[in-house]
Amino acid sequence: MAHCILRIALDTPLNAVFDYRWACEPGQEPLVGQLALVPFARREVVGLIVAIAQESEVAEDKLKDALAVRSQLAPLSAQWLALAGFAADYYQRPLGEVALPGLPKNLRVLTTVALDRAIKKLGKLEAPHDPTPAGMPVLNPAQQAAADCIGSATGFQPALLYGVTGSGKTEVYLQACAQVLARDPAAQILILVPEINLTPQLEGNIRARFPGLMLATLHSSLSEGERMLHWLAAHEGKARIVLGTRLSILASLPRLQLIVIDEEHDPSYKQQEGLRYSARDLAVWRAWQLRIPIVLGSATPSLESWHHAQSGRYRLLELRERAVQQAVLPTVKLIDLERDKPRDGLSANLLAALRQRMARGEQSLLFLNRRGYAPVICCESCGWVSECKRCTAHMVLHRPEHRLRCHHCSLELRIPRHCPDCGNVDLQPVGRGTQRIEEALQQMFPEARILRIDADSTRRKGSAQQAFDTVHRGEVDILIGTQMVAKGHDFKKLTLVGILNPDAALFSQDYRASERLFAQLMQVAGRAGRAAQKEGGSPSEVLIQTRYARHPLYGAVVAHDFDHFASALLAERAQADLPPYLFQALLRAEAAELAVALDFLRAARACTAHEGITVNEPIPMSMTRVHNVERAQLLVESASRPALQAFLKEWTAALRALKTRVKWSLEVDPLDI
Ligand SMILES: Nc1ncnc2c1ncn2[C@@H]1O[C@H](COP(=O)(O)OP(=O)(O)OP(=O)(O)O)[C@@H](O)[C@H]1O
Ligand SMILES: [Zn+2]
Repeated sequence: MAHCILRIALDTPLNAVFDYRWACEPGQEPLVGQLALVPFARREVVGLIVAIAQESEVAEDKLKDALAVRSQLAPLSAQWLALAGFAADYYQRPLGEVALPGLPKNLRVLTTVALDRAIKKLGKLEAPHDPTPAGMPVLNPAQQAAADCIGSATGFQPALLYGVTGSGKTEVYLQACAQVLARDPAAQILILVPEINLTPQLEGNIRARFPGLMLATLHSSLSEGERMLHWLAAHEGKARIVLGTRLSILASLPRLQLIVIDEEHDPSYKQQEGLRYSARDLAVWRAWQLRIPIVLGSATPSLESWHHAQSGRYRLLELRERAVQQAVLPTVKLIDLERDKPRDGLSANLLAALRQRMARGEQSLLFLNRRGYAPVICCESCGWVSECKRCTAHMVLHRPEHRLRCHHCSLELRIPRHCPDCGNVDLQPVGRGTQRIEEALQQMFPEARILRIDADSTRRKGSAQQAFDTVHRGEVDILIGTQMVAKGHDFKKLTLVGILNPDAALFSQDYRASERLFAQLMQVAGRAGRAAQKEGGSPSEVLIQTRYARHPLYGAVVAHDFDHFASALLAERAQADLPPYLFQALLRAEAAELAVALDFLRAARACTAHEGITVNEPIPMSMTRVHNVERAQLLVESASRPALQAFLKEWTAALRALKTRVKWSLEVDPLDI
């Protein structure tokens, strides 16, 4: 029997592939892209075959045998391997750490029971492939033009679909999909949404539109069994439309012909731990690699995408009006809190507007991006405040749960009866979270049906969906929510949006804060007035409570003026030499003592110098301590992406050689600095 050498990528931080010997049975040669079970560091693990060779540089007596090759699974394609390879290179991680975690867990376990079961189950599932769409509504001319442009594109053609909230972007995606499917009956389409909570609504729309096609969803709340089955359906080309959150960008899709990124501006497309990738950016690369069209849709595009659209790199498709006839963008008004002094956080103007909606049987939404009852409690006599003993953060009061909670390390404490420092019994909540607003509303509107949607109220699996369904059925008068309710949802009966406490972000040190705040306000405002306005009725309203009513950002929201605001921000960024005109990477270090983390970063800074690359001074992170770990960071910048990439490659190799006990990580294109 002939032996061959399998070169295998493993999920380890070691930046290498590993050689294993394999006895090839004639006619059953292993293939690149297949998975293999191998011994590694006294364990058995599953790895990915990335090459097959005849010889190895490893000494014969050191070479171990692979234990099995998963030949029942069709190999991952060369394109998929190239995608994983690109992500590994770009984000400076070993290939195995990118490729393997992207696969369903059940593929990476020692036994193949789950895989065999999924293959069998999928084999029995009939895969319908009738791409005929059902019940296509007539598009308005702007929608039609956009759908045609996307649907008829061939080759790599990135388009930015810039459509105001409620302009019917979903319908444009669906009709573009129909065109692609009509042209290529075996085509697969990948549709990405930023949040799990947005999948059911879109899933329903897609299923209704393409009843003859198999749809697979991929997101983190699937069971492992479901995830395996859905992944396999995509891998085998049976699932023709794959709808998922950011992780689905690494799905295996052998017949991929179109990628749709909905709400492309959303920060959730960025993975914030482990491999810190941007699913949006990888999607654009994937489309380029496959020479297929991609559409990025948003009412508030990211400045990066907007910049590309302005420079002509992306084609700009615009929807300026709401899709439903007689539905108009809401009137946005600022409530000056210096004049209209709020009661329990709610101004008289906002209360009057809520009362009016109640009387008319319409829904209202109050948006406050802060969960819990109050962000902190304090002692009135000695000034003690509830601080987390493990983090540079306050413990948040959660009154209904009778707890203080740290939102960063999850520490939970009972609410103290008296001040731990001076014994005073008068501890006061300071500031307001969604729970406190809910309580105030219940007292002021005892007859109202009030629902709070935030991470606390939706911990149980399926409860978020239930809550959204209740709103859609019209069984809620006043909805209170965090950013969970702000994006994407098509609430039909909502005519008032109140925005409670947005000012803090105006003065953030993060240069992206205003871009984000603007997007968030436009998005949440866009939940109002999505249905046709009633005959003789008044337009829907958005009321923003602020102490800075003259701030230009609010002026732009009032005017619904994304274009000018974005252009102004871009001009500022160009002048200040910031992204998208500059490329960045962030090296983070974590240690038990801050000095140790900073020392490591200083050593990292010293260990290489490069032309055209600015390596800044290390500084403590703004939230320095989390869960008793001290954190510091160092920002690297360059005007050239290739130069930065070349530098990072050398630098990470040098950093690995430093052999420190400090935990460090590198983030390319960081969003939070
Ligand atoms: N051509 C059309 N004729 C009538 N109604 C339409 C048409 N296109 C879309 N709609 C309706 O318009 C509403 C808004 O559409 P959709 O939710 O796709 O907006 P959107 O652009 O995604 O908005 P957002 O950015 O706020 O998520 C939906 O109720 C949809 O059914
Ligand atoms: Zn904490």
